Amino acid sequence: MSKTVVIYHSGYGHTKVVAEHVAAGAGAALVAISPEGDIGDDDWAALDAADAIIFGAPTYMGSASWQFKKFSDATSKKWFTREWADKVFGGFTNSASPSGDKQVTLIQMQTLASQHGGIWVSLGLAPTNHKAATTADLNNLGGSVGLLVRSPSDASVEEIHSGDLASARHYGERVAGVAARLND
Ligand SMILES: Cc1cc2nc3c(=O)[nH]c(=O)nc-3n(C[C@H](O)[C@H](O)[C@H](O)COP(=O)(O)O)c2cc1C
Repeated sequence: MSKTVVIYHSGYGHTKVVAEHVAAGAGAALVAISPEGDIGDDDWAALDAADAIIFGAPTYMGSASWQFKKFSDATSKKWFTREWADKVFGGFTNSASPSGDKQVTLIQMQTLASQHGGIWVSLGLAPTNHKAATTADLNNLGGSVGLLVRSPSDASVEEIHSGDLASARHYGERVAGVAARLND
């Protein structure tokens, strides 16, 4: 069975809930980036051993949180040695607005994966965008590069839309499934 790690930052808990759903779908281990933007030695070892790595961060001011960016820059040590080349990668972001410039964060993650020589996995769900669509539908935000989630600015962590959380589980399963096909 392939090994998948979901590595994420969450300032206020919403992205953490999404990460848990992605990890549940993938059968993945979870690694949280600290409020200081750091992870431990065991976490680095888990990432090195993973077949698939899924990045997660909230979108703050139009890109990933600075803690995720600090982690990204720290992965340059892996880049130097090509340690993560040919791993499978995916990414997700969560923010308050339907768009909210989430796409910038996903492209940031896709670029990071590509710098490492990774194999990026798209969301793999058609958008649900007809008149009767609701937030309970899969991919109601219409993403394609990776997973998009919306947490309205006044929503508690318990109020993330059911369609987004179902999409999160689907995406985790998809990324882990691709890794399994390539590695098992
Ligand atoms: C500093 C900051 C900047 C933010 N910038 C954006 C943004 O650019 N677009 C957006 O849609 N939401 C933005 N938000 C809202 C957050 O993305 C949203 O509250 C998200 O659920 C936070 O996730 P977290 O609880 O995991 O930290 C911002 C929030 C903060 C605190």
